[in-house]
Amino acid sequence: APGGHGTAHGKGRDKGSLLDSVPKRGVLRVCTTGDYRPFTHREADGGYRGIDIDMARDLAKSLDAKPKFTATTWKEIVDDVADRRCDIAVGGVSITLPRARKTYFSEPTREDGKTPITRCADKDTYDTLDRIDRPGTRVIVNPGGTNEQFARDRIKRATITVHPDNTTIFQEIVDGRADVMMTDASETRYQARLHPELCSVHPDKPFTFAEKAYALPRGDEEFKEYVDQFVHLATHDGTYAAYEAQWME
Ligand SMILES: O=C(O)C(=O)C[C@]1(C(=O)O)C=C[C@@H](O)C=C1
Repeated sequence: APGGHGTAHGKGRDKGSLLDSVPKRGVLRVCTTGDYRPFTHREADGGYRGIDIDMARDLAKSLDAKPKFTATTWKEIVDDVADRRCDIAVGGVSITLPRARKTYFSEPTREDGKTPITRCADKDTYDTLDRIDRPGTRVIVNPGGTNEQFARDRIKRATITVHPDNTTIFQEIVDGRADVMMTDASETRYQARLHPELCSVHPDKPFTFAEKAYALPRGDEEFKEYVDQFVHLATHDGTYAAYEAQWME
C-alpha cells in the first residue's frame, strides 16, 4: 500500500523498521536453502530443522511472531533479502564482501572455512591445494555459493564438476564418481560422521577464513541492532552451543 507501514511484501522501502512491523504482522519471513546440515535441513515432511532454524524460531518468538520459512538457493539467498522477499536469510550463510554490498550481516554465529573432504583412503593425497589441483583430480562442488567461488578461483588444472543437489553430493565421493569436495570445515566434520567412508582433511586448519551470520536488509539499523543483540546473547548464554551439540551429535 502506498505509504504503508510494515508492508509484508514487495520491494517497497518501507520507512519503518522490521523491529516494529514483524511483531505487528506476527510473521518473520525467513529465507533458507534447506540443503546444508547441520544448519538448515528440509525434511521429507516439508518442515525445516537445524541449528539456524532453531535460532530463527527463537528470534521470531522473541518478536512475538511466527517464522515463515521459504526455500531458496545459494545463488539467490542474499538477493532475497536485498530485494525484501525475506526479512532474514539463515542457514550456514558466509559473510563475504560482495554480499556485504547488498545486505547487512548480523554479528557472526561462528567461524568456518573451506577444507577438503574425501574418501579416507585418499586423505593424504588431497591435503593441500597444490596436491588437489592436478590434472585427473575430480573436484565436485555445489553451485551458487562460496564453495563454487572458491573452486573457480583456486582450481586451474583439476576437473570441476558442479553437482546441483547438495543433499546427495557426498555420496558422489563415496561412490567414486568424484574425488574431493572443498567445503566448510563444520560440514566436512558433520558429513564424515554421516558417511564413515569419508574423512575430513585438517578441519582445524582450513584454507580460508569465513564467518557465518544472518543476512539482513540494508538500511534497517534498528532491526540489525536487535538481531545483533539476539545473536550476541544466544552465542554467549549457551543457547547456540546447545543447538550445535544437539545437531552435531
Ligand atoms: O554460500 C555460502 O555462504 C555458504 O557457505 C554455503 C555453502 C557454499 O559455500 O556453497 C557452503 C556449504 C554447503 O555445502 C552449501 C553451501
